[in-house]
Amino acid sequence: MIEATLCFPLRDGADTGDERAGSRDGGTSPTEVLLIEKRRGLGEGWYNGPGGKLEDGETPRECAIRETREEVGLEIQPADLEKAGELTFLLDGEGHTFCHVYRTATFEGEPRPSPEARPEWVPIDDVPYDRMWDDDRLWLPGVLEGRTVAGEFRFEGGEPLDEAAFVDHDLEWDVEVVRER
Ligand SMILES: COc1nc(N)nc2c1ncn2[C@H]1C[C@H](O)[C@@H](COP(=O)(O)OP(=O)(O)OP(=O)(O)O)O1
Repeated sequence: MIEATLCFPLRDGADTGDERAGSRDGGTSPTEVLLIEKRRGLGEGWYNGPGGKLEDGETPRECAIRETREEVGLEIQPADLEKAGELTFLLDGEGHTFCHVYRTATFEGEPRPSPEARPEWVPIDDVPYDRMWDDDRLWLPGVLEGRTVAGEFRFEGGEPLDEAAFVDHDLEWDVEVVRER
């Protein structure tokens, strides 16, 4: 099964001049999330969080930090990444991708586009779910509210996954997310 990550940087949209904008600990609720419009590969043309597949020897946390740096140019310290979920995607009854989901309100830098991704801050209450994977509308709202989630999502129709049909799912909220190395 492919092991991959997603990372959702958050900020207070009223605080856009600050490179380290937004903080749950500081009492400010984030109002915007950084999404990417994927420019190539799986999910091309759809919005998602920065992320991608783990490389050899890499931990999920290291992968989320590397992919966010490569795709949108933000620097995140490992301790500032909050694990928010673990998602299993099944295709035709077989495990296809296990995805570690993170969020962070603390980062350095300004998002910049890359060959893989065009970044865009979007209001948390106006996420473009009609231009995202079908499963996202089920779990991303809770993750953006600060909850944790474990989910299994079943697709059918063969490869590639982004052309298969989303069939059904199971979700558990406010779980301890443990698969860290
Ligand atoms: C099936 O539902 C999915 N929903 C969401 N929101 N995200 C998904 C789903 N399935 C896969 N993903 C994510 C997991 C990864 O973050 C990306 C796919 O990453 P990609 O295949 O592009 O991996 P990279 O390592 O960046 O690509 P290269 O091999 O081109 O370097 O989608």
